[in-house]
Amino acid sequence: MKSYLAAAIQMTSVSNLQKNLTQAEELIDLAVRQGAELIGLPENFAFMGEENEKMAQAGAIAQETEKFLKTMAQRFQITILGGGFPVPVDDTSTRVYNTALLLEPNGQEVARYQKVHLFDVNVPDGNTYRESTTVMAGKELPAVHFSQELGNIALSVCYDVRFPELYRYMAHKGADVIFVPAAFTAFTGKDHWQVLLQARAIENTSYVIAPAQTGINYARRQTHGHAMIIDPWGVILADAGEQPGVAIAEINPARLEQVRRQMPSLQHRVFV
Ligand SMILES: O=C(O)CNC(=O)[C@H](CS)NC(=O)CCC(=O)C(=O)O
Repeated sequence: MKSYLAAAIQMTSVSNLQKNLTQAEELIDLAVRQGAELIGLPENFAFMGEENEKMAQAGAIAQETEKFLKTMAQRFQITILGGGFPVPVDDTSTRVYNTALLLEPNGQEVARYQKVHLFDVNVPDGNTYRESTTVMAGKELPAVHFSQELGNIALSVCYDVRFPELYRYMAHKGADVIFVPAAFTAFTGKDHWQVLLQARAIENTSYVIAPAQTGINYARRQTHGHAMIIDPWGVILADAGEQPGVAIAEINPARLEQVRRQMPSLQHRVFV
């Protein structure tokens, strides 16, 4: 594993696939110009809108988005994580998997994760979320992708961050860098987002890269922003604030090794 720069992209996706892919491409370009080699896009980067609109276009969103990710990986010679986007369960199904994909610079897909924990929550701000009406829950733990150059990379999506057992599993598999692409609500985000991400980084002594949605996406949907990169000690290395942009920081194997020496908690696990 080498030292390199990673980027967590922050965007305001809307209910227009082409607009979103254009915005994503501009931000990827910006991150690459600053030297990023590992780049993450947030949950719903390709489409964020009403559920019925999303479902009507799900097949096209899935196809176009996979093609887009491959093009970006190859053109910019980067490893890229496509946050969560809808992929129909099968040809006849009326449901999708909320899917995160990791591709390497040659355009090959190296990891695919289907969001396991669905956001079916009545948020105290009056918004009701029933992700399970359109999304099929994934049933598999995420594969951890071993990269000789970039370290062991693990995938999760948004609401998953509230389920530490998923991250414990990743740590067990040797994760060095954990992705948490999200579209966190503004209401829950202000109190929970940063704390949860720091906890996952600290308890697993791993880097956390958290791309995010920000601003007003559609109707009454407002997202929290603060895409960030956190080091294995829990220090916030970069925070994108509230505007679309990128959070960039160094992923450093010497720092990983140092923190794991200073705080060997993973080695002291008793029950898992
Ligand atoms: O609703 C939308 O249009 C976009 N949001 C999403 O797609 C997903 C599922 S509804 N959002 C979350 O998981 C938020 C979790 C969260 O905010 C928390 O855990 O507090």
